[in-house]
Amino acid sequence: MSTRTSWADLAANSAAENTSAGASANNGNIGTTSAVPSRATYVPPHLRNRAPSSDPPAAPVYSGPASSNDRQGHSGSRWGGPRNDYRSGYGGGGRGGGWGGRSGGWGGRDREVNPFGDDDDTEQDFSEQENTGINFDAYEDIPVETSGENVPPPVNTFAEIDLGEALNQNIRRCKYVKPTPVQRHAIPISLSGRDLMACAQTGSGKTAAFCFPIISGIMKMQGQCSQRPLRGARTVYPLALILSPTRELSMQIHEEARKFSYQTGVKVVVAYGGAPINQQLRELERGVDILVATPGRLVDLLERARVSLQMVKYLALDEADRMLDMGFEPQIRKIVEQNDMPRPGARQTMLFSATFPKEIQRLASDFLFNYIFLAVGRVGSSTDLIVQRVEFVHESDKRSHLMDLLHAQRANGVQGKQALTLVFVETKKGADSLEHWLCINGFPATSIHGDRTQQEREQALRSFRSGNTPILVATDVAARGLDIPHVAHVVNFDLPNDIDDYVHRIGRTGRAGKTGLATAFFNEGNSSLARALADLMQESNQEVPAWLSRYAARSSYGGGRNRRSGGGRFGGRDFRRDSSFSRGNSDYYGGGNTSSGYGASGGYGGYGSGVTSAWD
Ligand SMILES: Nc1ncnc2c1ncn2[C@@H]1O[C@H](COP(=O)(O)OP(=O)(O)OP(=O)(O)O)[C@@H](O)[C@H]1O
Repeated sequence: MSTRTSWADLAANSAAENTSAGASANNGNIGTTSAVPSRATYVPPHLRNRAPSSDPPAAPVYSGPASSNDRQGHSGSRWGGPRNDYRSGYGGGGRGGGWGGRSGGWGGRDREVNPFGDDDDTEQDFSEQENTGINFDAYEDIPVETSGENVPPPVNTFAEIDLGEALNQNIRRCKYVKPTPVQRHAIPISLSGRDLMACAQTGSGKTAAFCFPIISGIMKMQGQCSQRPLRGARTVYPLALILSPTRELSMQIHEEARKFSYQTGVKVVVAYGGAPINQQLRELERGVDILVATPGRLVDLLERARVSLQMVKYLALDEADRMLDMGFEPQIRKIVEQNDMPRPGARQTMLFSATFPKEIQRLASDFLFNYIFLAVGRVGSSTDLIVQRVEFVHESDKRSHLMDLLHAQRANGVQGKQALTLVFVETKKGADSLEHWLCINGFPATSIHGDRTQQEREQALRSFRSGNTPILVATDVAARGLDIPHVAHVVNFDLPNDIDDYVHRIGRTGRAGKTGLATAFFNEGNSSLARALADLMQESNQEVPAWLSRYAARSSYGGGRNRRSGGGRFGGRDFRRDSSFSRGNSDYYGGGNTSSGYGASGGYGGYGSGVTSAWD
């Protein structure tokens, strides 16, 4: 593999990629594809064709998971039915008839696409799994706290957990040698059937923590031959629903879940907006056990009666605090409470995030039954793996300052190794404009935000991920959940208003035991964030500049921190422990179910016997 060291090369590469992708996949107005990529081929954001064609474009329609499967030559049914080699007790593929909505695709025994193959796509540079040698020891001495009744003990190894042989094999294929701290605690809790609200730092393996118990549980159900009801011939009945706030995150969870489910007989399908619904409907009709979705598209599918939630046994909300904040809450309530989904207690609910403001915890308790609260690391803290810097930069100096950072990065040789830089800005216009400015100045950049078409968003992400365009300018659409290896530097060109958003943004680096750098540009406009930012940095053992401390001392508590549980001591973060929440309101202890047993044990105010605390 050649190492690119020149910015000009990188810019040319990026331009070529943007151009050819646009020409082939977008039917766009890019016109010609230059054989010799040059800066001239860069298409500024304002000249791009933003309207997706109303006609079905030439193949590939879009580059989501389905089309990458198609690249393997598996057109149509891509699934070979369950294997019969589960560990005894797993039912051995008892997926007899009678599963409504399971028609098509399951009859044949054609081979399931191997998601571990190196055939993933053209993005070879960074695509290989690199989980060997990951320094998860970095997470070993972080505090872990659980609260709730009868908390199952954590495990130290995957071997201690009865996940099923096919899933264990996939864990080995992923090169996960041992569980991360959140996995050590969350997996046994979920396997024991308990509801869970889990808070763990960015990049610490939460996806697997909710996927493994779901997949394992469905594998066990496969032997039980229960019937899915027949509502409409084309209605499908997933057994698990995983909701996430962004399309790209849903795609990523789908990819991960597909890897974990390989040859388990568990089928995972994704549905998200901005992509053709017919393709997703076809995919659903081939059968679905786990549906990964964004809320908007799922509501659409429910309204069309193409999906029923009647059989859902597992509900997972990733980025749960975001899913329950003002923007999403009505949709989530509609999905969870106003459809045919089983009530709390009749389903298992798992909520995961790196941040969990107290009033969101309170809202979330409506969806839970007798749940366990798990916090790995301080709730809403950033990981110590990320070196955080804050620089005072006037608005008018931001661009030149960014250029200095990028030049310094190159001089340090970081870019020579194709390290990636993610630059967060406040607005979609701001993202377009900064991307344009970077490109005309010879910095290979692309952008992702809500005004770009889904094709453009996916293309931008692929190009960034592969290292072909090592600078990605993004709005908050890329702030949460995205797991992009080799992001060495996150720049908060515009700081967010809420400290939790900052935590998620910087969490795009320093993942899975690796270190990372986060630089924030601060000026008078960010005063309201000063105190929360200074506190967060201090908590994460970062050097807080004296000028920021002065700002912090002057400012009131803004930036979302005032929404938090306050109190510095780790462990007091389960909102049920706050007497103002617990007094006289037993609802919170049972997720709205008065028979939870918490009331009988005298409530939660006194840290009853169900409260455990451990420092791992
Ligand atoms: N047990 C493990 N061993 C090695 N690597 C792991 C393990 N579990 C997860 N990983 C890897 O760690 C990375 C981060 O995991 P994941 O994306 O699930 O983090 P997260 O906690 O959900 O982060 P975020 O809060 O940003 O959503 C992924 O690349 C994943 O493959």
